[in-house]
Amino acid sequence: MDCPIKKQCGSCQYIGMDYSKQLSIKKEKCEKLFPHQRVHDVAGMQNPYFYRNKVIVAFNQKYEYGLYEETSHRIVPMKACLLHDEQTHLVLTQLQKMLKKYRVSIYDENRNRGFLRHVLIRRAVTTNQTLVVLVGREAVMKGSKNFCQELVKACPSVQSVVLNINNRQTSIVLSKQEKILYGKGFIVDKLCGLTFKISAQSFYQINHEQCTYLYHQVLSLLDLHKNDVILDTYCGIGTIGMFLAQYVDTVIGVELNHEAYKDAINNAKMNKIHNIHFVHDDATHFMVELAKQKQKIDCVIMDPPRAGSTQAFIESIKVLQPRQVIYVSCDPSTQARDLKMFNKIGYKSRDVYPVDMFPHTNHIESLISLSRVS
Ligand SMILES: C[S@@+](CC[C@H](N)C(=O)[O-])C[C@H]1O[C@@H](n2cnc3c(N)ncnc32)[C@H](O)[C@@H]1O
Repeated sequence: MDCPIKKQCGSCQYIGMDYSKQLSIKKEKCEKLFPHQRVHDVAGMQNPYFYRNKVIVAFNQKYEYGLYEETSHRIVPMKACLLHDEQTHLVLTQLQKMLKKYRVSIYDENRNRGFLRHVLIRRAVTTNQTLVVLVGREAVMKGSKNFCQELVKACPSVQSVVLNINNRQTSIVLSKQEKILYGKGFIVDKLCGLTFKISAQSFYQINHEQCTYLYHQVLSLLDLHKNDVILDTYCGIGTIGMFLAQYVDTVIGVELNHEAYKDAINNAKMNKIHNIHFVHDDATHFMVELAKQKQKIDCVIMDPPRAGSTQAFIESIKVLQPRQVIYVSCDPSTQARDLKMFNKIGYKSRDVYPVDMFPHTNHIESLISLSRVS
């Protein structure tokens, strides 16, 4: 399939390339990063299109919406994209008409004037719910009540509209300040048999099908016992830990983002999972404190952001001595760096399991299981 915007946004380096070729390129990349491990075939998708459940677009002064051109802030107008689903485009097209009709001014970053900076759309694919986040420069959006009513009437999948107020001159899209304009401020999705509330600022894996595969792969690599205490570090809204809670005695989830932490607590309540507890903390700080207390921990799941984990986190593993560590990564190069530190403290991994979470892009998700060697 041809990219409608001719790859100008720079996200899909591999679009147009045979999919099996993409998977073998990704496998080769992992083999270079993990020369001492057996790298398995990359787990791909049956239909590797329209998989993204989150998009952030900007509008230009002509009310065209699009993604930024690679390494610039020039907007590449788009009517479609091979990664986003049809509903996302329906909502964006409707917003385009309405922003014009309601004369919502578009932010001009050179003059630091205008209201609307970005629009973030988040989709819950199993429930067909959509969350719309309008990122504006001010806390008041004139006519927002009528605006939301008209939007919801035209696009019934929209369950909530949130105004994120960002008046800083920065390229960071979302600020911490937000106001619910319509609905409850979150959408609900189903994943691995559980129900999850997802709010605007929380992390949620962008590819539902591959995320389901990934979590089952985590489960199949784990050797869990009924009386185990396990940690889900960098836990987001609690998805992995809640999925594993049924197999163990206790799960402790650790997350730095406050919105995600609150979602995680609500998600556990909603799913009536009573053996999971969440801590709002930096994962390294939490691990170092736990190591000081010499807590009994059987398994650790870690799923850090692209930057990977820290030396102090890994050194606390040396003290806690869990039987197993499962390391999920969205950047195998930092995972390979961290693996060297794990080897130094006596934890080894034989296999690498790459998952194609981001088809057509050069990003790879990868999974390793580390065990203590005597
Ligand atoms: C790649 S996501 C993984 C989330 C979750 N495991 C999942 O599958 O949805 C990484 C998470 O780590 C959180 N995070 C980032 N830095 C952190 C830190 N220093 N300590 C704890 N959590 C952190 C982010 O907010 C995000 O929710």
